[in-house]
Amino acid sequence: MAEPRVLSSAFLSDKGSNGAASEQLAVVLLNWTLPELTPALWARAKLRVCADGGANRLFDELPRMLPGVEAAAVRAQYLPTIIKGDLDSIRLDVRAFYQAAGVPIVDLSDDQDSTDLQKCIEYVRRQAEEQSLRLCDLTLVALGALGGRLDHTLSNLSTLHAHPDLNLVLLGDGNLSRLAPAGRCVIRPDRRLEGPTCGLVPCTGPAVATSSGLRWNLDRTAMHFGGLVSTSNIIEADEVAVESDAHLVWTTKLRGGGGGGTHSDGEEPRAASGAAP
Ligand SMILES: Nc1ncnc2c1ncn2[C@@H]1O[C@H](COP(=O)(O)OP(=O)(O)OP(=O)(O)O)[C@@H](O)[C@H]1O
Ligand SMILES: Cc1ncc(C[n+]2csc(CCO)c2C)c(N)n1
Repeated sequence: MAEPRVLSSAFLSDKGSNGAASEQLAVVLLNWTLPELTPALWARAKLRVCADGGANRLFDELPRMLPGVEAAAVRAQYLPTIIKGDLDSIRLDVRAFYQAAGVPIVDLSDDQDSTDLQKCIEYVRRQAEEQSLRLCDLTLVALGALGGRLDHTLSNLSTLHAHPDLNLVLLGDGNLSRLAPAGRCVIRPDRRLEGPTCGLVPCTGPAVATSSGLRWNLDRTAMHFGGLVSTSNIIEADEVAVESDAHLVWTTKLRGGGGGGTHSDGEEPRAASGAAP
């Protein structure tokens, strides 16, 4: 039987990483509130891509995240590898700043059928191929991908399904979401930063799934939109195993630097009732 796919959150922290030299991180900055984790992830990323208006977020929000350092110095230090998209959202002053700093800015406005995120993922995939980097060694984190406009958020979740072979993670507004691809997978959340609440949601249609490591596990359970989907679940082990006949979206609450979610929303769960929530 094929080995289960491992979905690790080690990329969230230096300490969590297994330190393998082969591990590579790429970040794509999107046009929504960036998580507080952005500077830490940026520092470890080999590729830093701004999707169109994501460049505005970098320009405006990074200086606010690093108080005590002059805004101009932060901007000069945090230069992206490239800015890509249809360039209808990047502000003129921001475009002029990065152009003057020598950042390549690529206009893909001819393509009005794919989103700026999709365009940026294609770029990262091509770079990985050119550098003979194995996809299993690469984690691509889309920052500012959840929350805000629902059509954008749904599109970002849809994009997860277009890249089941890629470790693609969406972060935003205090949430982390990634694909639990059809078949078997072992999820290793960083429980210092993630959970306890989580969900396993079939976005593509009906799924039959089995899990362990959750408070309310699935046992050859049929799920579908409009019927049962596993939300408001709780992570109860360091490893969550999932087997499903269809792709699922795995989603966790992200604390401390995940961006958004500053109010209490039941972080400390009550004692198990044994009944489904
Ligand atoms: N409110 C939002 N919530 C979640 N993601 C967003 C939001 N706004 C933008 N994004 C993401 O940032 C990317 C860049 O957004 P931007 O505003 O620059 O362009 P857009 O023209 O609105 O989007 P696109 O051209 O991709 O349809 C989008 O492709 C999307 O993935
Ligand atoms: C059926 C269909 N629906 C919506 C769009 C619009 N659209 C989707 S991605 C994109 C690019 C945005 O940068 C635009 C305009 C389309 N083309 N086809």
